[in-house]
Amino acid sequence: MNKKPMTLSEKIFSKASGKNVAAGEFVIADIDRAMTHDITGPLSVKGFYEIMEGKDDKKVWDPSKIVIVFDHQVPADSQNAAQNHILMRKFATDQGILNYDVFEGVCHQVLPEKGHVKPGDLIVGTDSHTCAYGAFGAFSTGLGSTDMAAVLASGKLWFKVPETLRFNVRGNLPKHVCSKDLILHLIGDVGVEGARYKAAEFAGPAIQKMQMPERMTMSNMAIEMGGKAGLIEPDQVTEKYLKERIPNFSLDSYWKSDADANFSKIREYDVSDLEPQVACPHNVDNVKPVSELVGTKVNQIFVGSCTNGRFEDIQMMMNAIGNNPLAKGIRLIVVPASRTEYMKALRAGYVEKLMDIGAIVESPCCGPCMGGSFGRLGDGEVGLSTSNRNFKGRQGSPNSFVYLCSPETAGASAITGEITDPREI
Ligand SMILES: CC(C)[C@H](C(=O)O)[C@@H](O)C(=O)O
Ligand code: SF4
Repeated sequence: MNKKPMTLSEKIFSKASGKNVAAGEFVIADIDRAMTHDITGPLSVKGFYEIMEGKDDKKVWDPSKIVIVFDHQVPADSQNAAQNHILMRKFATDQGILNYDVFEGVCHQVLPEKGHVKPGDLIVGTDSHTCAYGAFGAFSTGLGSTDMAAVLASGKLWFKVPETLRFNVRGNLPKHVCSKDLILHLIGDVGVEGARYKAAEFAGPAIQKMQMPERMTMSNMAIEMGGKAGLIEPDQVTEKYLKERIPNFSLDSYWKSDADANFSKIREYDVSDLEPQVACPHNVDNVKPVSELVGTKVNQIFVGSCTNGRFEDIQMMMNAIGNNPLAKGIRLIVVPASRTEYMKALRAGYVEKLMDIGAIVESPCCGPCMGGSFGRLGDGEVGLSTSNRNFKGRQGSPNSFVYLCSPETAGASAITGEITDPREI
């Protein structure tokens, strides 16, 4: 198609805008997939009908390219949430849009799981962690509800093609260290603005060795370094995942950055000696090795969210817990990221085991990740969480403290009641 070396982002924006473009250029791009959910959807719908005012045909641009997911306030945790659900259900029915209703799972798990994400796609969603789909080689980014209104009406949006900040990662992750530790380490290194308006690209042998759940954790948190997207070059691992979900899917090897593409910067890492990492209150880039935090007393542990709520995450936590009881007084809340992931945990016997030791497994939703309808922290309480944000008040009281960690660190800490190095268990 072109001779000039390009980054993956430049290739995707070239396809989406119908001409070869480079970082820094402004484009009007065709959207391949738009996602909205129960919290940000209602304002998008309102904006859409405002745009459509006076028109006879008040139809979205292409219902087959839009997906709605109910996840943030499910089951409805207030009258207001129930009303939002009614509004969004009606919109979906009127427009013929696929709507994943309450209990299906968190949007960023549901979209890939149900085959709505493909390499080379340009995807937008009214949620900041929409960058998660970059794990499949899609350029995927969050936007506001009113921008989404324009997308619903036209299927197009303007962008400035972002530069690419590439993270080349080599080495083998040590035992008990996983992709969550790596992404926390990278965020700690570059800071919350380190990739601002850039496409972060995670590459190299250490990334290629990761399975899709681990890659999804990486891309999910690109926004926490300010990234517009968090891309990973698709390969056989991606292909296998997508073949199981998209009829006749085959991987097009074009969707990767050319080796001599113009990266804004390439950062080199070796993970061979990486320790488990923890992000301390109240910023995601306040990252320390777990050894510096060992002994910090914890009141509540949350394992879930679109970052680390998959079966593999629950499995890592369970392995760390082993046959031990929970520490006295600790509250362990597990929320699988989707119904499918919940079923896997159920079949593996984890749900029963967790209930036996005094933990609780809730139905799939965002839940405590954003201080939702349950699991909020009180004044002075300390929460340990496998989610992606620890801002002041994020999970309850502004006087509480949230530490972010891997599922294994969460599991190890659940049996001691304090932040614990999973390598010591
Ligand atoms: C509610 C929604 C707008 C928000 C987001 O955009 O990220 C939420 O998902 C979050 O994680 O804080
Ligand atoms: S699980 Fe948390 S981070 Fe993910 S979409 Fe829900 S609120 Fe946002």
